[in-house]
Amino acid sequence: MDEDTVLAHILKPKGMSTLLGGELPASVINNCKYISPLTDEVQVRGRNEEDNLPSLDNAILTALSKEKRNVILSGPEGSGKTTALEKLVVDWAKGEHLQNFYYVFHFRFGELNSLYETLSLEKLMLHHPGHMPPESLPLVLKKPEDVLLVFDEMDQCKESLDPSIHSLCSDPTQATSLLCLVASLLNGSLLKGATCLVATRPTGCLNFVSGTRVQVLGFLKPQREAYFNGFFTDPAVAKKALMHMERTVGFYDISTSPRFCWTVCSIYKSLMDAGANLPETLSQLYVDILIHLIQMLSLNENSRTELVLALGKMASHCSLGQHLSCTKEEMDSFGFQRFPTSVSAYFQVYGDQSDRRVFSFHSQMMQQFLSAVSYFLDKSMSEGVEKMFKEHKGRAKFLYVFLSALSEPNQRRPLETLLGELNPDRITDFRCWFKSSPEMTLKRYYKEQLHHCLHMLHQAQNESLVKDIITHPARMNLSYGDLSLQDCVALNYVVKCLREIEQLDLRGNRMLTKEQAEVLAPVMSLSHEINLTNTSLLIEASPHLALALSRGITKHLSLSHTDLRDDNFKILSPGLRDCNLRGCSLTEASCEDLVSVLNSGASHLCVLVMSFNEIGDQGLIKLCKALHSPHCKLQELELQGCKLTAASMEALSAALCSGHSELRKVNLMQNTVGSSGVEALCRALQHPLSKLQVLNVFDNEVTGECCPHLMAALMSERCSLSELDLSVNDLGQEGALLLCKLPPFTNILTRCELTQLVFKELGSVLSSGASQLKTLTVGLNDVGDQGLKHLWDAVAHPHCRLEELDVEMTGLTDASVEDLCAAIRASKTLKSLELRNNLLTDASVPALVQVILKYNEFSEDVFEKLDECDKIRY
Ligand SMILES: Nc1ncnc2c1ncn2[C@@H]1O[C@H](COP(=O)(O)OP(=O)(O)OP(=O)(O)O)[C@@H](O)[C@H]1O
Repeated sequence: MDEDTVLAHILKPKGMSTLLGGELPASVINNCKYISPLTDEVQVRGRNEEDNLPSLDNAILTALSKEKRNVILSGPEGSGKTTALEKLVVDWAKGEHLQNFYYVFHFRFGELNSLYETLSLEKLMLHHPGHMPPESLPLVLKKPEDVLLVFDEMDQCKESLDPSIHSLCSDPTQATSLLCLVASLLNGSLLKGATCLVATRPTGCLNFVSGTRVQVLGFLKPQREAYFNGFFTDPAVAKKALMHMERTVGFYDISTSPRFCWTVCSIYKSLMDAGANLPETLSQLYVDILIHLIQMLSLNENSRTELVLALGKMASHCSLGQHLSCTKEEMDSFGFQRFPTSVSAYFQVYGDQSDRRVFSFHSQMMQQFLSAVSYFLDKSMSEGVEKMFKEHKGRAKFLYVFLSALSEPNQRRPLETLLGELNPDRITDFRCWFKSSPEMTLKRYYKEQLHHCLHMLHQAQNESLVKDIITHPARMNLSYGDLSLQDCVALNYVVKCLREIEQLDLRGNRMLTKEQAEVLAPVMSLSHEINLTNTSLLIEASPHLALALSRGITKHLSLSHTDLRDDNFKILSPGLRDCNLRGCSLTEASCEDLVSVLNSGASHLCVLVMSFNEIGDQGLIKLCKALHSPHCKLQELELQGCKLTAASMEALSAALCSGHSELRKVNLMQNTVGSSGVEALCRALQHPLSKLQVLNVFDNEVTGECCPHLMAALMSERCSLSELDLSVNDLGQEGALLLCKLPPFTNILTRCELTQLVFKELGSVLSSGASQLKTLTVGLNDVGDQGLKHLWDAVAHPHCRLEELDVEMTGLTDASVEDLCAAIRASKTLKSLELRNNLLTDASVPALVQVILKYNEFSEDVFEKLDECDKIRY
């Protein structure tokens, strides 16, 4: 077998190029149109890393240079496997690579399968056209390591190649089934030492075969661009066509298929030549393709309809039975006898002998489109669209969207002019189902179904249908994390029809890529709220989000835990709205950007959460500069866990007193501002220009030292504070005693090591008549029943105004229950009492239930009923 024979065999055109099948690989190679597809590694790395991606050719060559037995090439239909293998063999024959192999055999499994029932390795090598002279055979068998066997179309084998279910052979002269022969070669029992390179669509048949696996991805945008430039001679036309494809179908997985690119280019060319509009959706594209194919045949309307119905029957047969191909007999049963010459446009045909031929759709997408058209074309009574969907469940993702498109008069009209009117009953039936089914889907918030519904609406291209189906509650939240690019396109269409939505919820989206952000930009600007929590926002995506924010209606943006970082924040900052930036890996550097936003005069930023970003004192000092600006509208600032100390509190205090600060609420939880920090803030608290109402210094190493200053500040007439959280600070008895005397503002003193004496003081202040205090939180102070007794007495006192009391984990036992119940009964104001995590036992429950029910003003009769109810145990 010499190189020239191989070249002549491979490069000899077999069959002809067709719209759906593609340009023949031999012609692609001969005419130097070959563009190396990509391997799927990009999927793992992320679509934005398209530079320096591994090409399929390199990946195969690398795998062959390492692997001494099997290399398995796997990729979807039309992804370029056959073409890549043929190119590889041609290049070998030309001496360009793989010269360590002296013999290379290239087989198509589908073709072999239709030719032979049984055969031996010898026969395979000698009798297959274009291969080897008999005298070379002993040499081949003697030096198997010089041999590369290439098997394409392995998906055509109907059974698994699991070696345990075949009786493997080792004798090259032994005739056996083709499947067993290939399994023996792959397993190494036959021609041990030879290398096998096999290609298959993703089927399970090669699951048990060991070897290096290479995934074929096909063409991404740069390869598509090269392809279009090669297809259209005029670069301007190529550009126009490519841009149209990218906008209308470039987001579907199928657009990575070189075969699909060929089909799209071919149909665009024919439409452009005819001066017609290019299709706007996937469904419209397939309508144009089918029209083109039908018009190529000179058939009358009846025959066209018959042909499409036959195609539909075959499509359903393949989809329902999960068959990749059909026999001649099956084809006849679908009604193809009448159209012997028309089928090559739709199918790949394997085998020369007519009775052993098998037929397989070139394109699964076309197969589903034909199922949809023939469903509506069928004039018989339908058994209901639901039944059909049940039968096809999980196997025909695009059937629904094609049906949805074809149910629209505008979209099906071009087909009806060729095939006659589609069945109106079936269309109405589908429409009813479509209108009722999304309602349920949307109510239940099933992500996949919701996305599916969006796709159907996108394909239908009917604005009023969108408004009918997506009614008000659904508009609240139309999205869930992990959107594919095509989900983004569908969502974009639907939201544009609706004009606005409450929330764009992209929580947990693994990452928001540049492409997604570009598509979603209009949705973002039409959303009142955007939630990107826990999403990884790629830096290339930020300009789109920034632009959407600055142009749109968004009022609130959540970016918490997005690992945003300073560089990304810089891009986003100009359009910033009320924003949650919790845990975004921001530093002091971002504060500079924030200052320019807040000072810009155009800023609408009123609420800002910067918690768990290590901005430090220097960051806050910078931020405080903005608070001096009359343009700054900031009212709420959350700075939990930002590594702040007393060093920045002076600046904050000065800003609060500046007269321009609108700040009402500052949360400094879990920093280390200490007593000196609080002392600095006290100056602001009593300043007439400070508007601060809520201050949280939870867990800030505050001690009793600052309590006299706090006392003075809070006693001041100018103090506007109404809520102060001093929890998880060791204030000491003296400090706490001082604070207990404070006038009315919400008091939060959780885990402050408060003593019984402090509780006694608290009790007397509450019952003194001077205290207007409504909320008191003193949880996690282990004062026990004796300490709590002071509070119960106060609660029972007619002067006490408490409405909410939290005594979680204070050492409360059953011994207190009587006093507690008496206090609840006596109080006229108490509405809420938190008793969690105390030492109460079952013994207290009857009394508590009684008092709670009593408190709720149920009558005594209810108690008997409670005893009858198993679910209430007390
Ligand atoms: N690298 C390429 N450069 C240019 N065109 C290509 C390339 N690969 C494939 N094509 C085009 O796509 C068509 C389909 O490709 P090919 O038959 O190689 O795909 P496949 O993965 O083997 O498909 P199937 O799974 O259906 O067998 C080819 O006929 C050709 O027109």
